Amino acid sequence: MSSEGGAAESQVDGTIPTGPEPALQDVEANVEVKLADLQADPSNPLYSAQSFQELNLSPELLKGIYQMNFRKPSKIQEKALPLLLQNPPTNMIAQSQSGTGKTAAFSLNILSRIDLNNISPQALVLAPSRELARQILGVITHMGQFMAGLITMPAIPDPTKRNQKYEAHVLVGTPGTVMDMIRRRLIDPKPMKILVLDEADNMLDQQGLGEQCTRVKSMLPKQIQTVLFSATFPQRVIDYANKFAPNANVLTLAHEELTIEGIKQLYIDCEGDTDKYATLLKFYGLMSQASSIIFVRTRRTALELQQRMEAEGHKVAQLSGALEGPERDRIIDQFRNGEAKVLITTNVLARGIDIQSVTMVINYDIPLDARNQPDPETYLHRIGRTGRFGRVGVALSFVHDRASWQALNDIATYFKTDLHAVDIKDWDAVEEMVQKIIKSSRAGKSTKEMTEIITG
Ligand SMILES: Nc1ncnc2c1ncn2[C@@H]1O[C@H](COP(=O)(O)OP(=O)(O)OP(=O)(O)O)[C@@H](O)[C@H]1O
Repeated sequence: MSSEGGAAESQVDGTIPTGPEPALQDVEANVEVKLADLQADPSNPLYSAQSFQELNLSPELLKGIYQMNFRKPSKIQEKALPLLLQNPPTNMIAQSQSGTGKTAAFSLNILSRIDLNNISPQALVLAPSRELARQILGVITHMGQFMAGLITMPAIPDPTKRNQKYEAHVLVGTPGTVMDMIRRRLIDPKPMKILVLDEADNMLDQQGLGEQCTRVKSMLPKQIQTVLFSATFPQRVIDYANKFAPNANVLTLAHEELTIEGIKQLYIDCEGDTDKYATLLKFYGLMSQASSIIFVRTRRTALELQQRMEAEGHKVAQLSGALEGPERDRIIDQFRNGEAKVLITTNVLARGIDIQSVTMVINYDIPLDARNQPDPETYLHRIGRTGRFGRVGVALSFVHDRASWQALNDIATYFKTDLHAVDIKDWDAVEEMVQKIIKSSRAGKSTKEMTEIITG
């Protein structure tokens, strides 16, 4: 997202000690050249035939977009915006690959529809985690910076603001808090014109969240424009999504189309739990060169892994739902600005988090759903924390027994994707490969060149 824009990224990139590096402005220029190529390729999800000017946006919004360094819309932005902006407003269910700019698509619709003369909540965005809600709020605020008088507010748990009234044009929050605030009459639901569920499949699928979203919606005006966005819409939630957002314009993708070419998917066959940990330690040196996220199954594993790694002198941060809100904010902000380079976390951060410097994602535990079955959607969202908007990244999954191998295999089959095995017996070769990927990612190399690096 925007707060991660050029400056923050350059700063993080500038600290990667991987041998002789191109100058910073060259790195940025390389990334831009590569992006221009990708956006000119009709088969790429970042492609568009039109410019932002042709999308009928206000001059203030165009200024905001260009300030964020956006040159051309992505495919989802180009397709979704005209449908979202038409009058009378129509509901939308839209799907697009991770890191392809869905946030901007729904934010531009919101900002185009706000009446600035009326300081009351007119648009509500719901997200599954406080981190994502804060991030989306940052994008909307950044994008709307030239709209004089625009007020945006977070609606996430905050004990210091328990009785504040939500006097703002746009609210971004988590469903439980929003529900609570509407009930306590701190949020006035009547002026609401737009409801967006980001990560909508997750929001509607999870028992608790789904109920809360439905309740919130039932307290909002009947005629509200309902907008559902996600990279994944598994069949089991489609019916409910259609009820939640009736008569919607629908933009969906087949699941074979969902993987991003720039994310190189690798796996390592470990010989049990001990070997898995030893392998992780081997990767540690490579992981901290850019920024990396290690995903584990439970809060407990996250904490244990952090304690174990720290006891051995490694510097890692850890974030899970077990921590209090302010602590979570502090940790994600440190990771965002590059102060912390390795973050251990659970599925709480699997979705939506946009930090362009993340070059490696490790699935320390293969994602399983509540019934212990392989969870392809979560896998896709987790690996999508790297390879944002045309960048290149590595996703590394650890398997350590038959069950985890089978689960990963099922996930790969579901997406019709090939995973490349990494043989860590030849550590020098692995190290060289990962170094090359990190370096090439910064130099804006093409995905074809990256594939050659991996397949030797
Ligand atoms: N048109 C554009 N030109 C350049 N960069 C863009 C454009 N649109 C979005 N971006 C950038 O792309 C990155 C990814 O965008 P965003 O977070 O909205 O992805 P997403 O599709 O919501 O991904 P996810 O499914 O993981 O939530 C952000 O850093 C954003 O600033």
